[in-house]
Amino acid sequence: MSSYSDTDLLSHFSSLLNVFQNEPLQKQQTIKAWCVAFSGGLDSRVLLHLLITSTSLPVRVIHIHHGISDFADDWENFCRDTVVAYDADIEFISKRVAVDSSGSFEEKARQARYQVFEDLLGENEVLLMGHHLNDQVETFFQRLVRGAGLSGLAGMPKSRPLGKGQLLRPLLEVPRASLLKYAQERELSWVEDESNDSLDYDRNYIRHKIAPSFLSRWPSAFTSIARSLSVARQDSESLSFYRDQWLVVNRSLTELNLAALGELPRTEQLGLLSYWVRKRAGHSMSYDQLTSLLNDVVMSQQDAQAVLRVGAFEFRRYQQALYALSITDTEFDGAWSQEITLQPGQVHIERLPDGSCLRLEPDDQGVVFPENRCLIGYRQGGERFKPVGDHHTRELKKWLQAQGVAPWLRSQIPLLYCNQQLVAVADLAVDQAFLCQSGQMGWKVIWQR
Ligand SMILES: Nc1ncnc2c1ncn2[C@@H]1O[C@H](COP(=O)(O)OP(=O)(O)OP(=O)(O)O)[C@@H](O)[C@H]1O
Repeated sequence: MSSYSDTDLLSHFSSLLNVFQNEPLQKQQTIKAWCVAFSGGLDSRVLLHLLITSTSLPVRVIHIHHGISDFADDWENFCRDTVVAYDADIEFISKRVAVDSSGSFEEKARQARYQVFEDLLGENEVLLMGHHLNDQVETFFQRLVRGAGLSGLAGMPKSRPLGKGQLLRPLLEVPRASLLKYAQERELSWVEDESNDSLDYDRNYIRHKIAPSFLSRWPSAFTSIARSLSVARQDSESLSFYRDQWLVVNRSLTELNLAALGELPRTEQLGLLSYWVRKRAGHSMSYDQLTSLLNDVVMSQQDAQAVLRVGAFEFRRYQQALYALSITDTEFDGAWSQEITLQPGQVHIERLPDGSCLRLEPDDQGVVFPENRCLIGYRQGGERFKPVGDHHTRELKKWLQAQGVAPWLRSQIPLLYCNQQLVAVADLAVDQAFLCQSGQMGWKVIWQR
């Protein structure tokens, strides 16, 4: 493993900051402040020192108090004292997060931490984190034994957008030994997390048992593994780029065009399904679940009503589209809603000068939108209306069928009734008797799906 001398590390770090600082950010703006994610451990302690030695920009230091360890208060105090001792104008922020101790609280703590960072990061601010080469390789081993795919195995990115700002990991190519040497030579102090020694945690097991045997056989294994991970990351990002484009062309996130999917080779069908599910449901499917989605739902007869339930999602086919529905969506019972008033929210109604708007007369008292006469509700059955551009009155059920609206979605479309007459089908159609003259002010249903 190639190591960094004290001065090498400092110049590697400064030039990285410089490159990053001069690279255009998302909107070609310059960096306003650096933020440091400071746990008090060795890595972020060295990171903080390197930053303060290298920059003239404002620095904010963020510590997350998880409250899990008995020493959490001591760590917080250590971090505050370290920052104060710099005698510079550095802002110190400590945030407490509540992490319940059930299940994988390591992962929950991690998620809570990133959420705070995301919330705190302002525009043109960059959050620096202390991940180093060993972290990168340990994460790889951890994910390998869990059976991750390419995007999971690909290394952590050196930078990526985070909230309104960016995240940067400037030490990602630096071995931990170099950080230790730097800290010792500068006589920096840091806190040791007592849980780092426990072999109960996978990461510690890899660090203490797997990594040393690897390095004794192949001393530069970590550097070459990291190189492979960065190539894997590039490939995975480029694949995501093309898959995103495919998804944009072939409809939205909630439905997938099966005719277009059918034209692809089977391996790419599986790849795209896996990618789409991850984006839609926020987590991955196992290989067995994916093949079942492809074989039993995607390839099912059009009228088979096949359903696959995974986690909080149901995957269903209707005609040439595959739908991912969050289960709370589908559990709606379709009952008539007595008094869903016309308030902002999922459905709201705006007054606009637009020929496609609704003409709804003021009531006797001159109240323009009398809630007692207009209601938003859901389909009960038997509704009829005369859509704009149509010569006949239509049954809503048949109209929805003709529009290709999937059966389980039909009971979830908000309908606007005025004096018990169906006036608008969400923002999809209005009854022509209620249409405004062009240029007149009218009402428009806005449906935030
Ligand atoms: N409680 C925390 N508060 C602020 N930042 C944190 C916290 N925990 C981790 N980080 C940030 O995440 C990086 C990686 O964290 P990880 O959990 O891998 O290691 P760590 O053992 O906490 O790191 P360190 O040695 O810096 O303490 C840290 O270097 C630091 O920048």
